[in-house]
Amino acid sequence: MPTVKYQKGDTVMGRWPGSSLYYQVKVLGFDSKSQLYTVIYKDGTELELKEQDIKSVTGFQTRSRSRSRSRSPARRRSRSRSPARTTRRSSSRTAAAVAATAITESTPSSRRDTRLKDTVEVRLSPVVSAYAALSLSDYRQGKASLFSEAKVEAESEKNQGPYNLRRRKADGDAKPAEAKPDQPEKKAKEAEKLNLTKLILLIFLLFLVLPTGAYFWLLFLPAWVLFVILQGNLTDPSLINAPPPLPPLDTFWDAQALCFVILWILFQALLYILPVGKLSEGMPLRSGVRLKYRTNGFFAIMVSAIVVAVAVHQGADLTYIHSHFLQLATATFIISVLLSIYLYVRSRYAASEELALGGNSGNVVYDFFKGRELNPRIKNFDLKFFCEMRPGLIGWCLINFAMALAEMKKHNLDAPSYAMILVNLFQLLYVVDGLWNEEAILTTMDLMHDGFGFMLAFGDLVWVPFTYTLQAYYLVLHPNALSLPAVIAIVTLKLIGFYIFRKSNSEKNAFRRNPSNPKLSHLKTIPTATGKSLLVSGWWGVVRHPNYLGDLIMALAWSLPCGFSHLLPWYYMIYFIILLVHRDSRDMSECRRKYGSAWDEYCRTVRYRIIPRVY
Ligand SMILES: NC(=O)C1=CN([C@@H]2O[C@H](COP(=O)(O)OP(=O)(O)OC[C@H]3O[C@@H](n4cnc5c(N)ncnc54)[C@H](OP(=O)(O)O)[C@@H]3O)[C@@H](O)[C@H]2O)C=CC1
Ligand SMILES: CC(C)CCC[C@@H](C)[C@H]1CC=C2C3=C(CC[C@@]21C)[C@@]1(C)CC[C@H](O)C(C)(C)[C@@H]1CC3
Repeated sequence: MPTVKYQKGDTVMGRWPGSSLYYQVKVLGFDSKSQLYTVIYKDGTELELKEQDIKSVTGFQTRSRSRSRSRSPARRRSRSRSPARTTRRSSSRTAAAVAATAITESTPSSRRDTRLKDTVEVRLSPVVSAYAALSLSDYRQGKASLFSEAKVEAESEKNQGPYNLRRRKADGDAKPAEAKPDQPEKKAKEAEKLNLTKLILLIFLLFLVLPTGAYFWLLFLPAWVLFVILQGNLTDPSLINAPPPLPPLDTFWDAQALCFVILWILFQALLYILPVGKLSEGMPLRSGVRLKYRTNGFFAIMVSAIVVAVAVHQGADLTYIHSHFLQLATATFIISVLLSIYLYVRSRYAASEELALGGNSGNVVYDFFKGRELNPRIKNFDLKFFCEMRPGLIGWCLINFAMALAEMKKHNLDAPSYAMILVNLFQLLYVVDGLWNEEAILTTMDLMHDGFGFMLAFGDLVWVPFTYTLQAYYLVLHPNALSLPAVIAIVTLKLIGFYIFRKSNSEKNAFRRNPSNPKLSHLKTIPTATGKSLLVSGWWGVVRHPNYLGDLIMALAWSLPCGFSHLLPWYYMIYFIILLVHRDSRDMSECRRKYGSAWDEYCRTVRYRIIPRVY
């Protein structure tokens, strides 16, 4: 019988995931099946740790004492209180103070985790000395508990400029965020509102999160794609009526459509592997490794556009895409299923540190759906990155263009309608922007945290090209005339959305890549125990997901050109609200788990999630 080394209630040192920092934690239990200990950190964060990530407290005592006597916490404190500090320095130093509450596994810097350097040391010059400045006994006496010191300092420094949580004037509130005492009734009302939202979310999440929900989604998602495609071909489509009768089975299949899809994917794969464009580094993995990605998406869409233009010039009839939409979708669906099976099988042989957190429930269907492996690669060919950024995304523009040609053919037009032009240009801008800033995708949730399984494979290859194109598909059979003022209003809305979306995504990406970036030095930040900081001003101080806000405004501008006669072209807007609300709540709990009380502080400072003063 294997013995359990640490018992419930034991106080031990637990490694913070992905770093070599150790914090004092209490053991809450041990799961013999997963061989993981559940531990709780001083700030209340619960995590599951492997035995090798846990050390006894005594082992640390001797090591840290020898390093700690050189400087007292008081000295460190006085040194750091220089009035000349800038915000960046201040937040860095505060982060250093937080980091100082942790103890590195090994003293010599040569043995220190290189990833830690990326996240803490490189940008926080005082960290190394701060490590040495704090003794374990100080730490254990609570003089510098995991988060409290950062908090005390934040509190004392409020209104002094550095690490100042005072809201900006532009936010319309000059009082410090935490200085506003909430009224009890207001609190009760808020709690009630929160409970209702939580209940609705819970019902929705039950389907998505429970292993049994995966069965539902596996059947529902392809059925939904089929449903909307069939609806789009009706004169009076409806999202709420009973589905139209299924066409005979053989109408789904077209060998030529399958060949076209395979050719398209191979063509995109070829462009992806060409040694053109930048090799970008992904975020550090749990092992500390940073994968490299060929970010030549803009090059890929340019070459694709030239090839398509030449093909059309040579007489290729792209309206085939409109007339064989169902068959092309079926062919792509088959490929996504085969790919998902391959991904699941190979994940069975993957090492545990290569697996995503969350896709390893042991339930085959659930794991197949969610995806197990974080970054499945064939040599340097990253399957998740490729599928997310290339065939489906560029295919989306190709299909939209084909729909514009189909509209002209169907209605004998010399040029596409205004509505069709707007939809095409708006979505083209969205895709081209995504590919131009391809590196930014490396700091998104899908790339950093999610496993690659059916959900994303199907999402990338089928869902994106065959449902995100519904507005253009709809307009072929359902033209909608637009007045010039309407065009101007819609274009303005799109540009506002795009500006918010791009600015906020770039701000976060630039900050994550280089927290000391001088261009961002005016932004206020909150340090967290992981060494990473959170932005609390700029776009990320307006709402907690400003990028979702911009994206939703753009989605509105995509549907408006189609008018209000039917719900079908509004499908994307409805779906997107659900998707982003769900992603936001998933991200909130993930960040709460990662950042503990620092995250709570962020949420107190930035109170709304996506829409200021509404949600
Ligand atoms: N068209 C479509 O179908 C879809 C589009 N999107 C778009 O893709 C983009 C990426 O979205 P998504 O990956 O969901 O989410 P985000 O790009 O918002 O990434 C969330 C992560 O950002 C980091 N973060 C959160 N708050 C802060 C902060 N205050 N300061 C610094 N870092 C912070 C956290 O990661 P950490 O701290 O670990 O770095 C968090 O996990 C968005 O613009 C979204 O609108 C998304 C889904 C679908
Ligand atoms: C099938 C499910 C119900 C949902 C699957 C979700 C996926 C389709 C989306 C998850 C995140 C995505 C992103 C983009 C496309 C849709 C998916 C894959 C994105 C590549 C679109 C272009 C943007 O500029 C972006 C910011 C790069 C997007 C990143 C997230």
